[in-house]
Amino acid sequence: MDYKKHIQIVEDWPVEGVQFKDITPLMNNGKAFKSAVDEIVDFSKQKNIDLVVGPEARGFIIGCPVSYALEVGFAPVRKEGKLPREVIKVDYGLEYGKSVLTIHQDAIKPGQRVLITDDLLATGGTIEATINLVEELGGVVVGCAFLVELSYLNGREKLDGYDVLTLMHYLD
Ligand SMILES: O=P(O)(O)OC[C@H]1O[C@H](OP(=O)(O)OP(=O)(O)O)[C@H](O)[C@@H]1O
Ligand SMILES: Nc1ncnc2[nH]cnc12
Repeated sequence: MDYKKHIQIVEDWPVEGVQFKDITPLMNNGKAFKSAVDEIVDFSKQKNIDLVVGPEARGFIIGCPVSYALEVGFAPVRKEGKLPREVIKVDYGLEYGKSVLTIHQDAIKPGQRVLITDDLLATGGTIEATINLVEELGGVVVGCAFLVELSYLNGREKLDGYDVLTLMHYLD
């Protein structure tokens, strides 16, 4: 499917010089959204996944339907101060800022096979931080899946050795 026709490009948001790739029109189209989720499910099926993990907020949008289809659980990675129980945390940078991500310390059992989902790979800061949290809890990252990859920001370099799926690439 030509997913790119459902992505809206917004100039200079949230800061000047950033070209925001908005996935909400894709989510708004039932056929396109289902097809994108199905592709991630197909990528994941042979991997014996135990758990899907996704970072707030757009990682939830992709991760929850995938976990439902795979009949496995979903664990949220959230920005600091949002999860109610004991967490581990990591500082990270992304295309337009810095933040802290957290996960409940009991969200993953050592040895569990984890798929990480997000809407978009930009600098790779968010996915790198999410991988760090999963691995610190003893999870095994067996795949990372995104709708969009901004290749010009070289986030892939942070994913060396991991099995990565992206449905759309932007070269500039
Ligand atoms: O590869 P990176 O440079 O880290 O950028 C990608 C991340 O940025 C966006 O999340 P954001 O933190 O803006 O939060 P949101 O999902 O709550 O909008 C996006 O959903 C990815 O998680
Ligand atoms: N350029 C971008 N567009 C949409 N989401 C993003 N997250 C990080 N960079 C982004």
